[in-house]
Amino acid sequence: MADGIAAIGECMIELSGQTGHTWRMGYAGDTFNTLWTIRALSPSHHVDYVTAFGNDPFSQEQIAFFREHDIGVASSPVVPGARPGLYAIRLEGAERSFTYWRSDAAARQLASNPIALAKSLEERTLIYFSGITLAILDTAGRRTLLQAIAAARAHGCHVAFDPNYRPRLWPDTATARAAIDEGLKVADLALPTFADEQDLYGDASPEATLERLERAGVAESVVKNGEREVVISHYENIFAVPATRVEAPIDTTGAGDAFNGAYLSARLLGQSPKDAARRAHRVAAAVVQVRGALAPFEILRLAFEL
Ligand SMILES: O=C(O)C(=O)C[C@H](O)[C@H](O)COP(=O)(O)O
Repeated sequence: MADGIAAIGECMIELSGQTGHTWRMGYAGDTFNTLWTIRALSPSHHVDYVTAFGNDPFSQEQIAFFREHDIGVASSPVVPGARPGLYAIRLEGAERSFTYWRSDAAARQLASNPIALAKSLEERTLIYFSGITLAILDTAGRRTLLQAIAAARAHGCHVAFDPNYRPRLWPDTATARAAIDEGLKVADLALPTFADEQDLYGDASPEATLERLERAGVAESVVKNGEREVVISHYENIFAVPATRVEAPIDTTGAGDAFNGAYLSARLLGQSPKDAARRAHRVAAAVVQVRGALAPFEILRLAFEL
């Protein structure tokens, strides 16, 4: 599928919107959240989520949910006896914190069948993955994944990467840094969040992050910084694009992921990095006004002005 887009990673069961002991169940995971936004905003493209599933009812319901929203699963394996991971969102005001139950999730096996993985990534126009995708794999799995992405890229596919550093998922910072540096080597476009880069690399400013990514050979980088402006470098041109102000955010979960999805969708439509960032800010602003990581397609489309 030459117009196909693939995102690779883990989609968990999500618990959000707590009222007492009652929670709302949904699905989310950084790369899935981005693909969801792309699905909403790039209707002419075929999209697949590349992962591994269990054979339990929760995995089956998850696949059905994807299908309902026209999201395919390519050649993602089904692992007997495995099941999806789970996370819960707690809010302090609108600021989110996550608790995870994911250490034995099926998605950890997404690279255990190299042939299936390579097939899932064949003939793509865009592949998207993140530092979380790398963090859930063991060393051999990471190697398999990066080789498969590099092979797809050698056939002309564009690769976008969000380093999305989650300290809890890594044994130590040196391992995280080494793996994320490898991720950057196969990326045409990087979409990091400044706070993560500051944590992991000690960058002094978003501009310092841009410079480091340029030195790493990434052609286009967008550094997100919460409700502040993003800074962009595109073949050595630098821009800043102010964020859309939100008076009363409800839940900031998934804002960065939605930004990435909208930015990529606008770039696929041939828009400039600056215009893409303006639209992406509006979409991120819409996502912080809903609970959980995924906003309904209509809300995303309205914000994007599709
Ligand atoms: O942490 C993980 O592993 C997840 O994938 C859960 C969340 O859905 C995303 O992390 C949300 O990401 P933000 O856009 O940074 O709010």
